[in-house]
Amino acid sequence: MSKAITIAQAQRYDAHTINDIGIPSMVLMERAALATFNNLLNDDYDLTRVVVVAATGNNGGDGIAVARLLKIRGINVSIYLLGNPDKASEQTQQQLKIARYYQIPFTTELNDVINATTIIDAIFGVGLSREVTGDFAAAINAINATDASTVAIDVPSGINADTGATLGVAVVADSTTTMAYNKIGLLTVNGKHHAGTVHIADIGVYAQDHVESIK
Ligand SMILES: NC(=O)C1=CN([C@@H]2O[C@H](COP(=O)(O)OP(=O)(O)OC[C@H]3O[C@@H](n4cnc5c(N)ncnc54)[C@H](O)[C@@H]3O)[C@@H](O)[C@H]2O)[C@@H](O)CC1
Ligand SMILES: [K+]
Repeated sequence: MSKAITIAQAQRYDAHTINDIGIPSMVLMERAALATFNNLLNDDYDLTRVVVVAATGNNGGDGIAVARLLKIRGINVSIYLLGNPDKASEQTQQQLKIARYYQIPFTTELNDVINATTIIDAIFGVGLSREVTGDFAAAINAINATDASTVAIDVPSGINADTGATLGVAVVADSTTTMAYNKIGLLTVNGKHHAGTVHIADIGVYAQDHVESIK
């Protein structure tokens, strides 16, 4: 799994897996969350106070699922949510509902982000489509100003996964768990600087179906 893909390929492979093969989107999200969670534990981050900074796309849903996996382990975790939850993607709305069931605290204080020992960046992934401004930019600036370790999900938020360019402002992560394949933008100088150590997670999304190997 050493190849790197574009945003369009990532979106096409995801859609094929969900719509043609029939693996539900939530299953992929759970696998993405579990892979991120396992890397978080294996890399030995200080999990004394974890804050997941999530927006309302599917990247945010991955992060909210990670918060639940941490909470079930007894780890002190809270969620800083950006954007309007009523407009969240279907999967992310479901993850928010599950997070409420598990009574994961939501914080609106950037200070809680600043005082975290480890931050999970689940703001934007391959769906980033424009310059980052407003509350999103303020959160990313706060993440970058702390001493906390930062773990990005799929793509460091604010980085264009095709070009590696910073769209306004972007998270500087210690590590990034990226889904299915590396992204070509993360191989650029700027992309590498923002992604840190890249872990590639097998979530069941492939460029080829491998049907021949199971005959
Ligand atoms: N499609 C799938 O089934 C899977 C998706 N996964 C995750 O989902 C991500 C892609 O999810 P999405 O396609 O929902 O995209 P994202 O969650 O990356 O972001 C899209 C959302 O952000 C908004 N947005 C884009 N740029 C913005 C900006 N500059 N300021 C404010 N809002 C902005 C868009 O309007 C949209 O609501 C992947 O990177 C990955 O983390 C994984 O869960 C695996 C499976
Ligand atoms: K991210």
